[in-house]
Amino acid sequence: MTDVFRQWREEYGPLFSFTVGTRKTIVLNELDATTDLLDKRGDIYSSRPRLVVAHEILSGGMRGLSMQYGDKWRKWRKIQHMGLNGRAVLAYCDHQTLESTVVLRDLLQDTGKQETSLQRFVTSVVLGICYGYRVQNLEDPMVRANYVAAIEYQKANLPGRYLVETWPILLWLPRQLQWFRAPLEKARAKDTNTYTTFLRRVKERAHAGYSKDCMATYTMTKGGDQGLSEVEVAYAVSAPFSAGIDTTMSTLRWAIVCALLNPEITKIAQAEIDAVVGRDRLPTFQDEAALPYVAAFIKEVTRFRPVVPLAIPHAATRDDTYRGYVIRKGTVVYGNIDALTQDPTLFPEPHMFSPARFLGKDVDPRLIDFTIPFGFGRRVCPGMHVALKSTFIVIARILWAFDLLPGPDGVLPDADAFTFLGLTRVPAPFRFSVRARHPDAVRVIEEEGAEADVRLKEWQY
Ligand code: HEM
Repeated sequence: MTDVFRQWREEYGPLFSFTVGTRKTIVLNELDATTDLLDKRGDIYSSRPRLVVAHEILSGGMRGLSMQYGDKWRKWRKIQHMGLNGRAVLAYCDHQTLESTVVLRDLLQDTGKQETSLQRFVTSVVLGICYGYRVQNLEDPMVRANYVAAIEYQKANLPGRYLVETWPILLWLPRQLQWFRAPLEKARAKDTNTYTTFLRRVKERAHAGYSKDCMATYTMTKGGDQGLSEVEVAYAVSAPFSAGIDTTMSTLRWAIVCALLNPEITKIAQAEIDAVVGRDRLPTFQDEAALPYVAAFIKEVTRFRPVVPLAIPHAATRDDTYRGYVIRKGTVVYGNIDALTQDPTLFPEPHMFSPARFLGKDVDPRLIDFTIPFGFGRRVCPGMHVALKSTFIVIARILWAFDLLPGPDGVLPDADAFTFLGLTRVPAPFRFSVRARHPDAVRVIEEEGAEADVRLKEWQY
């Protein structure tokens, strides 16, 4: 769809609309219009389009990502905020730091499982946030159960798969005649069991005197559950799993692609890291503020190849007018991240990978807090702080330790080759290899790796 939208933008201008069946859709391809509607008129444009199958039947209306705007969503969102706001995420830095050390050791040992190692890192960080739980390998039953649920949700969202999505009138049939319903309800029962089991496990451990700061424990204290039922809380606490894994993983992959394709830029980042960190230890979060070029590198990765290029569509909850357009209640509104991040008036030469565009005194004030890749207004990604922290610690450490090289076939990745995992744009599979930049890197990774093995036991149960 990104390509079609790009073509229509060229033909019809920065704001265009189309209708499918009875549903009108508007696409915003310009930052000012996106800010005017999705941010400034957030009281109107913060809902989601109706999803009969994925949201109502499969999820019993409990997945906040696709929830309509209103009180129930506000309570769900408060749980995300409690666990993921800028201060709360500091509690996860220790876990992220230790897990990233394990990634470096995996890369150093060159087990040929770079992807698996990064995927385990991202998954462990997310389950640490949800349940204070460490993932040692991706075969973990807790991980598998969560993946099954996330994939079912993605499949239920595939356009054209269910007639009832286009014809919700079919819900008026007697339940036993709704042929599509039974497998979805079976899957829902399984998901509900998965999520409540995880939540109860955390409760049992907390009562036994053992708990890590995580979203599950936050909901157990100070009225954190806000009167929601156990099942609703269990769904809310599980939300980072479906929203936070593919997105962060894809960002890390694109960062590696950008580093491989731009060796001169990578060297500038490495020189900055060397000057601040030296050779006797790995970079830490304490170094973050002293590494502006690395921060700009990461921002530029999220701009150059935003991983959720069309964001998640919003929907209007009442009639409105804008620049002569009449926008009816129920209209679907896309903030086209892909178009905004490639807009040459905001980003000159947008096809160039250039971290420097985020540095210096002359940066456009609209880009100082650059959050476009994380969506808009009241629905902006609540996980952005944690996603950026995960990306920082892994990328800063990889650049400190290694020179990145093409894989054994000598082929560099292609920045224009990608596929989609649900809503997430991921680079086409590519291979890379690493070479330690100095002997100290090997020593430090081994020493800090041994320490991490011991410390990470705190998150295992
Ligand atoms: C680089 C990684 C990530 C990117 C680029 C990203 C991007 C996005 C975008 C574009 C949206 C839609 C915003 C809108 O509707 O306007 C979104 C929503 C969301 N994201 Fe992220 N995300 C990332 C990582 C994460 C992580 C790590 C978590 C959780 C730990 C997370 C949790 C969520 C949730 C729960 C929503 C739904 C919010 C709502 O509907 O109110 N995301 N994200």
